[in-house]
Amino acid sequence: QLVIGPAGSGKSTYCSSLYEYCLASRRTIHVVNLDPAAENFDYPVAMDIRELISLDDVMEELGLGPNGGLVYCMENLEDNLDDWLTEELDNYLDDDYLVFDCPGQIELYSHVPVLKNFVEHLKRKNFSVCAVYLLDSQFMTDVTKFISGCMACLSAMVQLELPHVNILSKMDLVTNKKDLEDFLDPEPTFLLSELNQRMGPQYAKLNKALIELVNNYNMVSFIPLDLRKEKSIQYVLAQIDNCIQYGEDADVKVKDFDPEEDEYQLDTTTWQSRQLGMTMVTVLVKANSKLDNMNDVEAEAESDNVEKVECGNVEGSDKVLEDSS
Ligand SMILES: Nc1nc2c(ncn2[C@@H]2O[C@H](COP(=O)(O)OP(=O)(O)OP(=O)(O)O)[C@@H](O)[C@H]2O)c(=O)[nH]1
Repeated sequence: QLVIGPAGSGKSTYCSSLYEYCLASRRTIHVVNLDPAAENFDYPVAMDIRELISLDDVMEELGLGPNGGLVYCMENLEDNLDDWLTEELDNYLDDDYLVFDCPGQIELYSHVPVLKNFVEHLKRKNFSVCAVYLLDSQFMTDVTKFISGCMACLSAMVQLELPHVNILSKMDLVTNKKDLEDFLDPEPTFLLSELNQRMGPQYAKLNKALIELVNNYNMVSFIPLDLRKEKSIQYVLAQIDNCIQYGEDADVKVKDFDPEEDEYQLDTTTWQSRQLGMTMVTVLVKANSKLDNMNDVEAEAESDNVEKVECGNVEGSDKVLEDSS
């Protein structure tokens, strides 16, 4: 997992909660710090970019500011992909699961090619990589912020060319979940009329184009994550596992697969079989189903959860399967 997203969106907190969750479910993950400015960690740091270069040193020695210093550090990482990173990665085996906690500077996901080259390096080392993009739910207060969040997310998707799971973080802070429903399962006509109301008439054409982009390609959808709830973490992790087809070679254990006790796993397995051969998968579920997931709604709702599966291949992502089963 490459955990990315704007500063303060909750990436490090997500990494430490995921670590705790995996520890409790006896699954091993290794969390890597890729932020040269990070100081405190709530997870054991498996690899640390600061062993290569730290922001403090760069700012002091080169007289750079925090943003320029950060870009310098990341470019230094890029220069050391074949040396430092390769040596560090050699400590891990084929099945090892690494989670990279990235810095929050948005330019790293939009136009600076460092992370793209980092990902290419991981792929050359045979890692299956999934980008996990976190967006703060507190940010989603109106349609303009929704669209700008989508565009930031989309630019990371286009730049990194990776399977993406987009997460709406800090759901524990959302008091009225209904306020978010419009953005979890966006209705294009609603979005357009809201956008037109908030912006001057000269933007009408642009608004229409933006909504069409979000709607036609269904590329950006967000899964709400409430770190207080184990099921919520489990759900997000299952989506990511599906994206990278993690564990597809593992033998199915009968005790792990009791549909009556655990319909959630049945659902996940169904997904895995549907997604074979796809390189980019976005799962869209009904907004209320996502919120239900947050509220630990019973698994029978899950059979109705799946509204659409959008799947794209390397050439494009224009095939939408309506799935009513
Ligand atoms: N209530 C709540 N607070 C959260 C959650 N996740 C993160 N926070 C808080 O949000 C702030 C930022 O969280 P971080 O995990 O440091 O965010 P980050 O994306 O790693 O930040 P940068 O490293 O600066 O990019 C901290 O004060 C966290 O305690 C969450 O799920 N719920």
